[in-house]
Amino acid sequence: MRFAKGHGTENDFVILPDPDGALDLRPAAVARLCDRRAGIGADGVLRVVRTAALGEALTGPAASAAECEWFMDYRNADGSVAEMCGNGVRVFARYLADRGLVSGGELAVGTRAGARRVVLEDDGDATVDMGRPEVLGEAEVVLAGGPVQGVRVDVGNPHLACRVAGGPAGVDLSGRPQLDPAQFPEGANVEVFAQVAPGILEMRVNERGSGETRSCGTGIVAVAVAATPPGEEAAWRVRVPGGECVVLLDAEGARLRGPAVLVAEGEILADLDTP
Ligand SMILES: N[C@@H](CCC[C@H](N)C(=O)O)C(=O)O
Repeated sequence: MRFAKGHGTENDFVILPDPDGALDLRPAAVARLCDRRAGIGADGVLRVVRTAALGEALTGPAASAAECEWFMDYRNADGSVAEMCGNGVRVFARYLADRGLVSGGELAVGTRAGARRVVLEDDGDATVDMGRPEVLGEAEVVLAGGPVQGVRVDVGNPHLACRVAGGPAGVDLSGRPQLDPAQFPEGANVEVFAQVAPGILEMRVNERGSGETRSCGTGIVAVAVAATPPGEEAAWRVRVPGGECVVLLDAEGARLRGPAVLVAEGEILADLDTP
């Protein structure tokens, strides 16, 4: 089986081409691929499958994905499925263009959160239309250092964006964040952030299904939304441990711009279904 490896602000992915949907990708196989010692190592897997070949009903928020030729089947490092990945969708688009699977620098990618339009910029960045994030109110998370308050933001996937007075650097993000299951029945990605200069935010993240990562595109959008007064337009630069992205918020929704890098390709030799 062929694979490629890519990242967006060091949020890294194993890319699995499966155009005809022949692959039965089990959670244990994803976890093995993402293992940084026994596998290739990644925060998640991007299965590249034709929407027409997808063995999955596209209903609810995913319905608009049916119009896209290609579908990003995103899996977290623990094998769980996620609706959307803001860094992954840029890398996914770069992969399709690089392999000649799409023509031109603009395309729509199907995701479980719906279709996402991506523009591949000349400088290697990609800009993705992230839809309309929804603010769902306040909530608390218990981190290793104690309880922290945040704002629930739906970016297609669930987030709790927590502004922290001392900045994100000193926050202990180890361990699994404790969330109220009544508010987060599907779990959530937890961001800690602070504004460090006019128009500039700093953020760290503990991702659902992957633990602390060096970036999270949907999380970057979530903190930009949490930092912006309701109804206002804004442009934010968001710094994460793995680099920086730009978020534009206006009446149309959110756009996310950042790098989309392919670093390697190769062949998987292990039998992923054998423990
Ligand atoms: N790293 C991603 C988000 C991946 C999915 C997330 N862990 C979830 O379970 O919702 C991003 O760049 O947005």
